[in-house]
Amino acid sequence: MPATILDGKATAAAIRAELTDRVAALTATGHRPGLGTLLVGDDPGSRWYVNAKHSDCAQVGIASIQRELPATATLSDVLEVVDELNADPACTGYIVQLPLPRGIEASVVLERMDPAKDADGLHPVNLGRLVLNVPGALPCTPVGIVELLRRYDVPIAGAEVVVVGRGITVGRPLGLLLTRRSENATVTLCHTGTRDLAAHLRTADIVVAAAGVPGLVGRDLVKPGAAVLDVGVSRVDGKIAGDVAKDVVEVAGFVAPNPGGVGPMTRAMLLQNVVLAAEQAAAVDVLTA
Ligand SMILES: Nc1nc(=O)c2c([nH]1)NC[C@@H]1CN(c3ccc(C(=O)N[C@@H](CCC(=O)O)C(=O)O)cc3)C=[N+]21
Repeated sequence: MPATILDGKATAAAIRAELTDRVAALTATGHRPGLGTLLVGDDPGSRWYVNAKHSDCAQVGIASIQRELPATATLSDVLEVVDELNADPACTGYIVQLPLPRGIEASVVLERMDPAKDADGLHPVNLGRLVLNVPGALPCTPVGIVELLRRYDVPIAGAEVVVVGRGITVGRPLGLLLTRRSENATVTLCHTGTRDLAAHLRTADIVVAAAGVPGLVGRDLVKPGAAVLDVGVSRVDGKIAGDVAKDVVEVAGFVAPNPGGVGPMTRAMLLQNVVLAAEQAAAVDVLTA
């Protein structure tokens, strides 16, 4: 029996529908959420992602604030826009699209953001809160992965999870999220220095491939019935290629394909972060009125 497809596109659409009512309630009390984006440079892929995020916002009633700078922008140009978004009351949450052009240090830019407006959950304060397991904005892709597994009833508690890739947006925070008591998975974080990746993969109940190496996870490396989520993004002949070989569906129990799996969930969790931040800001307003 081929794997059940973890359909991120359909799941994200369901989540957007759920968020629409919450956005309407906020808007009715004068707290309409607004997502800001800052795009630096003209990479067509980055532009596509940013445009997709704004069309998602339009669908659920979140206002859009779109800022752009040329690839020649300096760090101080970027910080100036960050300061403006921090100060703009219509912008309840925002993201700085990554990667930034060479020479502009992402960590310096992220550090300048107001953590209360950090829609990506990538501000050092929010990543610190994740480590400490106290409330804060959570990174969109890791939360999207957990949400996708939950909605398909893939067991997480007690599962052996192998994450391939230790990046700051996916692998490392995902390990932190899945090992919380509320998720209770056992996580092995593999990377380019892992001695025997195949041996780790073969034991996994859940595989999250976020290495950016096309075809890295082949069917011979997957335990029958395992859940395999493809988060790899590479471009091969102009098309998006994931880390997971197509024939993995023949042995896996669940497959989140790429495209159509985790990507749309990332965008849905971004909207969720914006709505949560706006709800928190509205609650503070009530308390201080
Ligand atoms: N500050 C920041 N936050 C991010 O969250 C962020 C970022 N920078 N830089 C780039 C990565 C990548 N990322 C994706 C979002 C959506 C899809 C997505 O929706 N993909 C669709 C369509 C893919 C296609 O057809 O091109 C899919 O997988 O079905 C993919 C990838 C967010 N990122």
